[in-house]
Amino acid sequence: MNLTIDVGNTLIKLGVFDSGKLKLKKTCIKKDLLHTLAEISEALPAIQKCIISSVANLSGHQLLKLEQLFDVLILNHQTKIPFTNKYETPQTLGIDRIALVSAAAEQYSGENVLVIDAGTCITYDFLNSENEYLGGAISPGISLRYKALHTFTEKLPLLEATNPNLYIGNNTTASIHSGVINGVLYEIDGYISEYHENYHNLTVILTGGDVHFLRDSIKNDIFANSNFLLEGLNHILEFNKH
Ligand SMILES: Nc1ncnc2c1ncn2[C@@H]1O[C@H](COP(=O)(O)OP(=O)(O)O)[C@@H](O)[C@H]1O
Ligand SMILES: CC(C)(COP(=O)(O)O)[C@@H](O)C(=O)NCCC(=O)O
Ligand SMILES: [K+]
Repeated sequence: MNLTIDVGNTLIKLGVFDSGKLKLKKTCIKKDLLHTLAEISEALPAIQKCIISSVANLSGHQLLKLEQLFDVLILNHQTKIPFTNKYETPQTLGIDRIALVSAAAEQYSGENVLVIDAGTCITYDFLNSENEYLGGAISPGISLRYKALHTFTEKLPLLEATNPNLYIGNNTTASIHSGVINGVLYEIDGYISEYHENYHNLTVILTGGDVHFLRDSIKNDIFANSNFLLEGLNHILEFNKH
């Protein structure tokens, strides 16, 4: 049994895999990590190996505790990965993006794959049919857009993400919801269309904390998979056992 841990800028996601199948998934905030780890190791004592990817910093104490509980692989830019990385600055590529592209390489080998992760940021990652990672894009996520409108203006309120009924917002609230949510949807559909024009047989994966919010409103065909990053981490862990 493997424990996979994805430390994002907002939430930590933890998944336990047994023979490639996700058996348990938990989500927590950074300060609850040790408590959540204790719960998992008590419930599933058969876990031996653990892989962690982090784009945010954990404390030395948290890492030490993790290493006391499990045999830990900390994903970094030197770790063996199942694709060719053609990013111009591979040493600055987000560790989470490495995990997402590894899932694409493992599950959609020989295909052109665009992975869209809607979390704190929205990341776009493209793996071509030759198993080469070319890069993608980083834009502000839904929550970040609402917060930015409120923080950097005098008059705009902070709103909870809500699906707009119309693209023409006829008051302040409706205008913000349309600007944020429809803006994200137009952005995502725009990127997918651009990739489709340039690459045939394109598979598009949508993942991240906002996947449920977006999946039904995207016009293009996509596969929604909330566990894609954790699956990628599990692939990397297995890949590094040999
Ligand atoms: N319980 C929650 N707490 C915080 N954010 C949530 C929650 N449920 C959904 N979200 C949304 O999910 C996003 C975080 O998604 P996630 O993929 O976990 O991000 P990250 O990997 O960057 O931490 C938030 O920006 C927010 O829009
Ligand atoms: C773009 C990110 C902040 C996304 O983080 P997330 O939304 O998953 O919390 C992360 O992948 C990162 O720190 N990237 C480094 C820069 C790069 O990928 O080129
Ligand atoms: K992301």
